[in-house]
Amino acid sequence: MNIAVIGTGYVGLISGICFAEKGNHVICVDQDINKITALQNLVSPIYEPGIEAFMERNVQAGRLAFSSNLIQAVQDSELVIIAVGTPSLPSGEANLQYIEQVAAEVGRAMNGQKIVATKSTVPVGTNEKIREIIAQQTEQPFDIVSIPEFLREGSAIQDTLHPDRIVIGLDNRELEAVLVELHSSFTDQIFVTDIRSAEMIKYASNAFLATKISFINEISNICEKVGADVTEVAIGMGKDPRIGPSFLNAGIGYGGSCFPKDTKALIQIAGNVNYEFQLLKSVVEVNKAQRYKVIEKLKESLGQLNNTVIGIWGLSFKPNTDDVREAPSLEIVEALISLGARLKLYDPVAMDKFRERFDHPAIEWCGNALAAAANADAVCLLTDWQEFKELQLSQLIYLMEQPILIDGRNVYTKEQIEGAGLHYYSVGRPESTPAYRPQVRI
Ligand SMILES: NC(=O)C1=CN([C@@H]2O[C@H](COP(=O)(O)OP(=O)(O)OC[C@H]3O[C@@H](n4cnc5c(N)ncnc54)[C@H](O)[C@@H]3O)[C@@H](O)[C@H]2O)C=CC1
Ligand SMILES: O=C(O)[C@H]1O[C@H](OP(=O)(O)OP(=O)(O)OC[C@H]2O[C@@H](n3ccc(=O)[nH]c3=O)[C@H](O)[C@@H]2O)[C@H](O)[C@@H](O)[C@@H]1O
Repeated sequence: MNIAVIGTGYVGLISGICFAEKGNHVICVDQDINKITALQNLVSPIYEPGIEAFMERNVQAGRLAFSSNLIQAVQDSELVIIAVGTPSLPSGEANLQYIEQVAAEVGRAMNGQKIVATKSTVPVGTNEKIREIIAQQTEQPFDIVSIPEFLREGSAIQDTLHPDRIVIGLDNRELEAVLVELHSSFTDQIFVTDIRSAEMIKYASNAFLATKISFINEISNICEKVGADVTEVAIGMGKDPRIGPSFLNAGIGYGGSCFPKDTKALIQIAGNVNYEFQLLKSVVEVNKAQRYKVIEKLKESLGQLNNTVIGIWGLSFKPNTDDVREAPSLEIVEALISLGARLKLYDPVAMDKFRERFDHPAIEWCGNALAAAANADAVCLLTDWQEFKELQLSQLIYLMEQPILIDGRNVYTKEQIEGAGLHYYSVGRPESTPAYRPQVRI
């Protein structure tokens, strides 16, 4: 199929590459000329393991191209995929200005029958609005479908090539066969539903995952007070298939471009129909408070933070990405500076993106994890990058002013900590070894 993808952020670029990988002809469009120039030179504007090899292979095979000419791309395609951003407005509501602008441009470009699919995360009813906007611009026949995206940053290509499920929302049953056929090389788990339900599935899924994280973070806070170990609790809970083991890692709360934005948007979607989504409001509040637990632990171990030197390991909102949108690190770094601390920051890939958003004379930018720990009064691990897991922690006592390690992601095992001579604080795990720990695993 000939496909135009509008927007080359994570979703547009990865889905464009993956549709090309499956033999379709794809043209990815963006209004950002710098992004298009970089992509035409096979340089990815996003950090995603393996992405450039995939891009190169498909461009060389003539299946993938990049352009800033939306009109041409739409006219050459049967399927137009909208994948532009839907960031939060100050109210929390989704900002639909990019969606609406693209819908109007697509409408003006139409030269024949098209399917217009939305992959951006949009509030219920938005696809119907897109239909109206396009219809105002053209007499050409077209259909609207909702195909929400479930990829995760850091594993985006594999998530797209091997998804758990694909959801297709449509109101013209004649499209079902063609869209199922298009997606059948990715998975046979294709769920076809109506458009409004498809739009809601996306928000409900993200809100549910965010709820799981806030739930385990609250359990971790109780574990700290009663002497239980949240990692053991999560393993035990996850053995129940009704609960499942994933998204039960306690830490410093969720961040990123989607969970914070989509939870707030769903609260607003509910509010607009006079429904107060109390549970989700609590999920958001718990998440905000969880970020500050790191600072509480620093205060507990150092007393006050004025004039202390704190090393920070990890700035991206999760590993394997350079994305710092809504990263817990941003809030934690700003709070520590306001408390008078001097900071030594290190992240394997996200330092440039972090610096574009926040810089301060109290920050020293470091070339590796050990440099960030050198002469520090404490180190806080904020992102669970693999390279931090592999560090020899015993080196820290020789480097640091005070050997205090606050592990915000429960990265280290008891075995790694034992003998390293550190004052080690993690999330929801006892500071001392419990008297009895069963070794039997099921
Ligand atoms: N980032 C992620 O992991 C996921 C994002 N989503 C959703 O997908 C949507 C897109 O997210 P991202 O890819 O992160 O967005 P992004 O904000 O990184 O990229 C959007 C791109 O659209 C381009 N754009 C905006 N207006 C345009 C126009 N009129 N014409 C051409 N290009 C235009 C921008 O220049 C930008 O490059 C959002 O609704 C998001 O919630 C869904 C699943 C995963
Ligand atoms: O709509 C979206 O944009 C995407 O949002 C998330 O993907 P992503 O934000 O890339 O990352 P996740 O792996 O879900 O992690 C989100 C945050 O939760 C945190 N997290 C995750 C899991 C966990 O157990 N504990 C935890 O604190 C991570 O550290 C990270 O800050 C969803 O997992 C995707 O399915 C969805 O498509």
